[in-house]
Amino acid sequence: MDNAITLDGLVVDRGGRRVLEGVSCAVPRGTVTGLLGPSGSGKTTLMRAVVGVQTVSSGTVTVLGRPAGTAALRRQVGYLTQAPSVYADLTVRENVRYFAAVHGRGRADADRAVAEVGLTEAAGQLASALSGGQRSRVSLACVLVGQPELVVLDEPTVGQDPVLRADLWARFHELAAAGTTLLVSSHVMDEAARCDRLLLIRQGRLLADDTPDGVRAAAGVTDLDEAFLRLIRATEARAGREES
Ligand SMILES: Nc1ncnc2c1ncn2[C@@H]1O[C@H](COP(=O)(O)OP(=O)(O)OP(=O)(O)O)[C@@H](O)[C@H]1O
Repeated sequence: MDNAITLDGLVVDRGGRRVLEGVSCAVPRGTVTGLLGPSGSGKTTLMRAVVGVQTVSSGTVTVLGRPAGTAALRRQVGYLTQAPSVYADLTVRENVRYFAAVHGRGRADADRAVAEVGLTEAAGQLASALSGGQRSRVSLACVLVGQPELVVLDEPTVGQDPVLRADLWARFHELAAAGTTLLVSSHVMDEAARCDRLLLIRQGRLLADDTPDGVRAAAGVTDLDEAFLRLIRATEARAGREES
């Protein structure tokens, strides 16, 4: 299978603590892959390593066939951080048109990206006058307007209303169907069910790398939340046996 991302034995230390403990996995091209795990499990750190902004202690991260962070990848990889990065003194439309221009896209592309995140009606408003959820969507539009081959989204739907969340997930799948690869973090299990594949991470270790159905089958339950719990318990029981 053609992979957009391959991690091999990725170890990351932050603030003198090991936060990724040798993660190996792959993200196939043209999929929506969910990165799921509780707060502090290492999702953002893993994404930072994929984008190439995280110092790694050992292991390799290969993105679109090149080492993560390579200059050639800059225009091919889009990254939405948890903190929206928009210009407060520009309108929604101006923000997205600016990022469109940076990526060699036109005004029509910018307006389409604004519509895709449900902000057409707010297009003329200054970013400083938006709610946090709206600002986050402007940031998302700024990422998508560049039409990157790989889109890395850190909790893109936090604080969004359910209808909008459903629309955004539908858009993610349209992009994947057109060949884009999306790595999307979340700690909400109902979003996990919407993914083609799941990476389940806890305390810096990968617990599962499978489809949602594969995760359910491995745990022997239909509810993904319960499946995740069972995988955690099984992993802890195994670790306990190895220690004794
Ligand atoms: N700048 C930093 N310096 C030192 N340690 C950090 C730093 N940022 C995060 N960490 C630690 O790294 C670990 C993993 O954090 P990370 O942000 O990757 O988790 P996460 O799964 O994305 O959490 P959340 O869902 O809350 O965003 C945590 O223990 C956190 O305290």
